[in-house]
Amino acid sequence: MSTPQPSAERRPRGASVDLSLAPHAAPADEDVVEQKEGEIGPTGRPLRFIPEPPLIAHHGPAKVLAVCNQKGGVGKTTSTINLGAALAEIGRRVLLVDFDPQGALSVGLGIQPHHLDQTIYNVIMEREVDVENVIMRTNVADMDLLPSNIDLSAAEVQLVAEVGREHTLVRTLRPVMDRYDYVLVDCQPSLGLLTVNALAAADGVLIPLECEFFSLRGVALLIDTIEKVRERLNPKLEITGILATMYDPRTLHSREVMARVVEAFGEVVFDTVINRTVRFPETTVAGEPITSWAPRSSGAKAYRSLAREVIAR
Ligand SMILES: Nc1ncnc2c1ncn2[C@@H]1O[C@H](COP(=O)(O)OP(=O)(O)OP(=O)(O)O)[C@@H](O)[C@H]1O
Repeated sequence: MSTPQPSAERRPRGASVDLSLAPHAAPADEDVVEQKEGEIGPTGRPLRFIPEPPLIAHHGPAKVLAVCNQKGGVGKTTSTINLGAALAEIGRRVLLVDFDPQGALSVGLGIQPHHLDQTIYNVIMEREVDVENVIMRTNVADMDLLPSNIDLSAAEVQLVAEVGREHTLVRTLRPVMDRYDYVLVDCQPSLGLLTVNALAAADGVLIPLECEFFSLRGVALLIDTIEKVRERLNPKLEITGILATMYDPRTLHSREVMARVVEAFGEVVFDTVINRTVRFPETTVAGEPITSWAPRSSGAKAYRSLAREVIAR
């Protein structure tokens, strides 16, 4: 017996279905309880005050940070956009690299990546395509984007046959390294060849870690992979920090996971912790970073504090 099929007019038509949401108005100011220096923070350590770093006169060569965790939905893209915007706010020139074929980073900045003629895929796979012509300005001053879309999924297979396949991203970024202070690479949720390329190009890895039990289990494997890349491909690679995301101070589970993460990884865990709040999914709909959409929200403040920690490290 055949399974009943929806009639042609009721059958969804994939990419042609419009699933967009109307953006909300930006929220009114939130009552953010400011924590003071020396008070015990969510990590169980006393909070350290990091002053805003001075402006810099000369830019580049960029520090490359891979925002990486093979677990999906842990806040990689959210952290890439908002850390980037917070670094740009304090005068750093930032390039965001969308290195995930889902193109969520591009979407989060209000770009429809499936409409683009050229993306990072073309720069990687076609020698004649100039990276400078594919980089786009964003609505955030001093923050540019190298976009991606589903085409990038083919690169993972096509690169396998290439000589120096792990260093493709390094070669791609080389011509623009002097134009930026930070290049943040939003990795896809896997430890495949694209992620290895990001790690081979990076000075540091920023690991967003959702405050949830299953998230802990994958981190050991990620750290093993980072060690292997350091030994075999990129001796300068370091773990810049582990960022606890989606923390809910009201739940015992969140607090227990946080305590375990700090116990296991110590000082590598950033003091800054990103709370779970609906503001982040809302910013994706608005297509802009939280630092401009809800500049006085606790989420915006948290990413500004992360930017200061990243610079200080
Ligand atoms: N602190 C937060 N509080 C609540 N929701 C969040 C928070 N951070 C991110 N989100 C939401 O969780 C979802 C996943 O976040 P995000 O896309 O940043 O994760 P990701 O690790 O990049 O995912 P993927 O692995 O699919 O690339 C998104 O809907 C995002 O808006």
